[in-house]
Amino acid sequence: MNEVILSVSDVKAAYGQSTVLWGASLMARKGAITTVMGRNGVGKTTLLKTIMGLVKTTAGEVRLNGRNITNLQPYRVTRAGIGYVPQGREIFPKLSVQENLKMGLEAAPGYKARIPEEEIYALFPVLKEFRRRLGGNLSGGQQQQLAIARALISGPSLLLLDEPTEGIQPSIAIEIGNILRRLAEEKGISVLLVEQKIDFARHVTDYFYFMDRGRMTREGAAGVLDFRELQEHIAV
Ligand SMILES: Nc1ncnc2c1ncn2[C@@H]1O[C@H](COP(=O)(O)OP(=O)(O)OP(=O)(O)O)[C@@H](O)[C@H]1O
Repeated sequence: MNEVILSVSDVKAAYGQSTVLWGASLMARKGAITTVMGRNGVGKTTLLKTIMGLVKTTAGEVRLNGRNITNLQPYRVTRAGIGYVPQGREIFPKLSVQENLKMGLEAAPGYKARIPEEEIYALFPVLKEFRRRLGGNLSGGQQQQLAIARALISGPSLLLLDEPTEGIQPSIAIEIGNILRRLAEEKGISVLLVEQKIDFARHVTDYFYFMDRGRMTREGAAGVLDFRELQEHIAV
């Protein structure tokens, strides 16, 4: 099995008095797609935000390539090598595609580096075609591609994605899934995905975790899990 890129160990987190993560643990491996599934509200988004330093942990540890990154400021987490594609994409609607991509550079380790345009546009040809179009005028699928491209600008070793297929038609979701597989297989980028759609998740995932009430309850390689049995567990 590939080396571990990310390890999350017994992480707890709360919003005020309300604890949401009750000792969540997982690992993500190099060049693999790891997916966390679970019902609404079990803490999947909070887990990603905790890894990014956007929500502070009250216990536990997050390590990237062996380095302790627990509770670092988000821009430092980005510079350490994690790209984040948040739920809802958070594209700047009044900025062009090119300008949106530039925003990703601010977090790059060599700040003011040039956008690796050829590489990005080879992965996302539609962004090249629409590079002067406003972010707000793109379709949902195109915005999702832009959000992934923006997160790649900083050259991450790990990409976190929060429900990238939400509100996107199935054929475009398959395209996005294919891009994620290429990133993992051709570029060795590790992916940690939070997803509700089981068909999409099965299409792209190497290793699954199932989350309930703030901790992982099941895990396994994609090929060995019995999804019929798990369906009920993860139904929205
Ligand atoms: N900023 C916040 N302040 C207070 N409570 C919050 C905040 N964000 C999330 N919560 C609560 O924390 C719990 C976990 O939310 P979270 O978004 O992490 O779950 P999720 O599994 O990602 O769900 P979903 O699939 O709906 O996004 C929920 O009960 C939610 O209401």
